[in-house]
Amino acid sequence: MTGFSANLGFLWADLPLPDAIRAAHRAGFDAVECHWPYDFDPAAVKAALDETGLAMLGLNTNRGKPGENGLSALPGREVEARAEIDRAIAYARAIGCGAIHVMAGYGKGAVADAIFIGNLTYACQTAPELTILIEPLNRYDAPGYFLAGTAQAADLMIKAHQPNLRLMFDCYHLQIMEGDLSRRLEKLLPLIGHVQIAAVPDRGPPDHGEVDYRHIVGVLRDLGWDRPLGAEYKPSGPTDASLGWLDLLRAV
Ligand SMILES: O=C(O)[C@@H](O)C(=O)CO
Ligand SMILES: [Mg+2]
Repeated sequence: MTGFSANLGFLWADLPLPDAIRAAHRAGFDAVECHWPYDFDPAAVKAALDETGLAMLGLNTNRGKPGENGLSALPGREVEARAEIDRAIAYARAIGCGAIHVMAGYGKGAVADAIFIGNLTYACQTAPELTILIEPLNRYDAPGYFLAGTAQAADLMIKAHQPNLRLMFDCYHLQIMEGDLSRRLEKLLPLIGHVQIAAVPDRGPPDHGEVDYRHIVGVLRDLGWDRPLGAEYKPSGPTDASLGWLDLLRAV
């Protein structure tokens, strides 16, 4: 049966992270993931993970100054970018989290490409035991974000050539940018480190909109994908009232 990971950047985002972990456990999630946990004491987060038995699958590098969306593809910001990578690695190690999404920021062109590859290589080699993720974001939510498609991500991965560098396949962003999700999942499977889901286009629970996630869950299962899918959607009210999709997708 397919498992699901609650993305606590969006689900139970009103609660302190340790309590959000407990809420995800009560709701029956199989794992959790987050965006930016840094305001919370890693010991308290680890205690909640240990208490519930849930794994924290991933966290993000910090985004930088207000209005920025990551630093790792930005010329002249390498020192800060690597400090944020170091901070993410230390936090991930402290709580036993397995993956870090290194956020690129609003760069472009060959210079950004080379800088991003350098910073990704740094992250991969500094923490060879962790998976380092890169995630294409859609042009509506993040106009100008450096990484905007799977071909670009695959090209970066070939150039960086690091065994622990993987693609975050966020079905929400990639349906908007590229579509053809079933064939794309099949083709990119060896590159994928984590899969996320949300309704398109409203980023609500994955039970409506233009993607039928019953089909996508079946495709992933048939491909042999056995890791929890990240529920990274924005509930329109209390998270506990938004979870009807969980039984629907578990039944696939
Ligand atoms: O899809 C997203 O927005 C997230 O996965 C993320 O990490 C960047 O904000
Ligand atoms: Mg995502």
